[in-house]
Order: sequence, then C-alpha cells, then structure tokens
Amino acid sequence: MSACEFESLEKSLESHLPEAELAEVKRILFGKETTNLDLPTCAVEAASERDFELRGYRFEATQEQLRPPRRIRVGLVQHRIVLPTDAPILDQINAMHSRIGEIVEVAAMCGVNIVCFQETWTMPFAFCTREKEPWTEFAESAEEGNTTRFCQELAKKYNMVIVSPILERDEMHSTLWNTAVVISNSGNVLGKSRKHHIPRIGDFNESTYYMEGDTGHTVFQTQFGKIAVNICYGRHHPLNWFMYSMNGAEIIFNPSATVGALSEPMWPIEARNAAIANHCFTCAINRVGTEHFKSEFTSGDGKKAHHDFGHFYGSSYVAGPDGSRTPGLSRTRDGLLVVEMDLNLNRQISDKWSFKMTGRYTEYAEELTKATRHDFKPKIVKE
Ligand SMILES: NC(=O)NCCC(=O)O
Repeated sequence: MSACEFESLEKSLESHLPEAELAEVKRILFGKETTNLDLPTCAVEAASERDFELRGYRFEATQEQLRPPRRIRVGLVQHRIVLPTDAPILDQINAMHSRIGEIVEVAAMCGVNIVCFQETWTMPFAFCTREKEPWTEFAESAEEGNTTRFCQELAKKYNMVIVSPILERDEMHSTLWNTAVVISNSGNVLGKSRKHHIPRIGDFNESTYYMEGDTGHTVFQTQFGKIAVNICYGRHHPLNWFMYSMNGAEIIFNPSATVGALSEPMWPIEARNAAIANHCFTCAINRVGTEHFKSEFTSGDGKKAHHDFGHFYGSSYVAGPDGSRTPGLSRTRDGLLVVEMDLNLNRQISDKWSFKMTGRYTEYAEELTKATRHDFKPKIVKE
C-alpha cells in the first residue's frame, strides 16, 4: 500500500484491534477520549454530497461554581487543490473559493464560531519549484484582496471568525509574506499574523519567495476567545508557541502544508505538546493530495529531479491542554473537523499542572540572553 492510499492511523487501529484493547490503545495514544459531537443531518448529508469528510468531537471541562462554561466551536478545513497547477491562475483561485464556500456553509450548519483554512489555501504549494512566475501571481493584499473580500462576506453571512492564510503581497513595500488574515465575525479585518519561521529544508524552498514575518506574536481578541496563528514550520519552534501563549492565546491555529516523507512522525506530537506545555488548545491543519508541477525541480539533496512534493497527508486534529486530542481527519480526503471546546479547561489545567507558575522564565531569559551572544561559553564540567 502506498502512503497516499493509507486512509488513517485511527481507521487502521479500529479495523484491526479488539474492542477492549482498542480502548486501552486509544487512552494511551490519544489521552482522555473526546466525545463525539452530534452534527445536524443536513450537514452530514451536504458533506457527503459535496464529497468531504465531516467529523465532530467535544472536549469536556469541569463545571465551575463561579464561571459559566465558555463553550465554542472551531472548524478546521483541509482540502486538495481543485484544478491542475497549470490551469489559469484566476480559474484556480475561483475554484478554490467555491470549494471553501461549500465547506464553510456546512461549518455554519454545525454552529462553528471560528474556522481556519490550511496554509496558502488559495494556491498549489508551488514554492518547491523556485520559479517566480506564475506563482507570485497568487499573492494578494491581506486587507483589500479578492480572497479577503470573499472571506469577509462569509464571515458576515455566517457570524463566523475566519482565519485565512494566504500568500500576501505588500504592494507598498514590494514584499511578499506568508500571512494569516484574521477576519472578525463582524466582517472586519481584525489583523494579520505573518509566518515567523521560514523553512529551508528539502523541497520547501520558501525563503525564495517571502520574508520572515514582522508581526511578532500577535493575539486576536475575538467574540469567541483569544486566538493566534502559528503558521506551519513555526510548529517546530517551542518558543514560538510559547510567546503566543504568553500574549494570552487560548487557541493557537497551525495552518500547514507538509508531506509524509518529511514530517509525518512529528505531526501528532508537536501541536499536541504545545497544547500541553502552554495550557491552551492547538489546531493543526494540513492539506491533502499530491500536486504536480510542469517543470521538474531539485533541491540540492541528491534526489533525482521530480515534479511533485510527495503526498500532503492531511490528518488535521485538535489538541487540548490536558494532553488529549481528537482523532485526525483522513490522510487522503478533503475534510471539515468540527470541535467543541470549553475554554475554561485551559485555566483548570493550568491550576493543576502549573507549568506557567513553575516555569522560572526570568532565569531562562537571562540564560538565553547569554547563550545567544557570540562570546557565550557552554557550561560543561569535564573531569
Ligand atoms: N509549509 C512549511 O513550512 N513546510 C515545512 C515543512 C514542515 O514544517 O513540515
């Protein structure tokens, strides 16, 4: 079986393990079970007609005496590109808009309050090619671009916060960025968060296209909670998650584009570990499918010239501060993951484990300052 035919780890476990053993395996692998969320029949039917997977889960929190629950629903969307990579640019973008439009409509039926799309969702992940044309033509203004206008309409129509990661063209500074635009449920652009760490690995030749973000670790106060966006490669950087959390993020989205051969064993761990370490929810989103490019490319890693990145393995999931996580979406299909969470869980777990309180950050800040200086001498005791 090839990597792009393997549906999901969860399905495989479910079809091969006896029930009692499966429960134990799930407890150890995934933590406290997230219960299934009942989704409306109209949503289930629409997802089936529109050929995408729809799953719903719920994280429970303890009912407190002084604070009411803060239950909200997030939606994570993963999808393949709709048209081939050599179709006219505008056709590709429009096709992606209409695909997202039909998925977001189902998210609205499921009562989703905040939806997040995958990294650079309007385009193929063409940065492997290192060709500027035609790929830079996908770049748009974060504030005025067609994609933002499209999302503003959806946000207003469905009273939904939308996190829309795009390739941003900053016309004023002649700079491209990899940016998540955050659109409030009022339809206004609340702000943007630019990718903080740019990969320089294998075919991910992204530094050819855009710059390291300059928006720091902005957190957006929405009607449904405080959210932040840590784009893709930023998930390998624990301090990156940490700073979003220090700025008060209750949910950190991680819109990504990553392939099996490179990162799949790391995928279930990194966002989940960040949720545990920072007492918050994290949402990891990855695209699906294999994207073919006309010109072949190499990346100076000894591999033969090739026309594709390999398989983007989807597997989007949500992790909670208590170490539990939802099952992942499929590795191969478009999908919408609807997750209900009570944000009170963050403080409950913080009070229990107290990582922030025991973190000794002042000491680390001093040590880090020294460790990053050129005259730093590692503290090693030798016999
Ligand atoms: N999109 C992106 O940053 N990919 C880099 C590879 C990875 O982080 O898995």
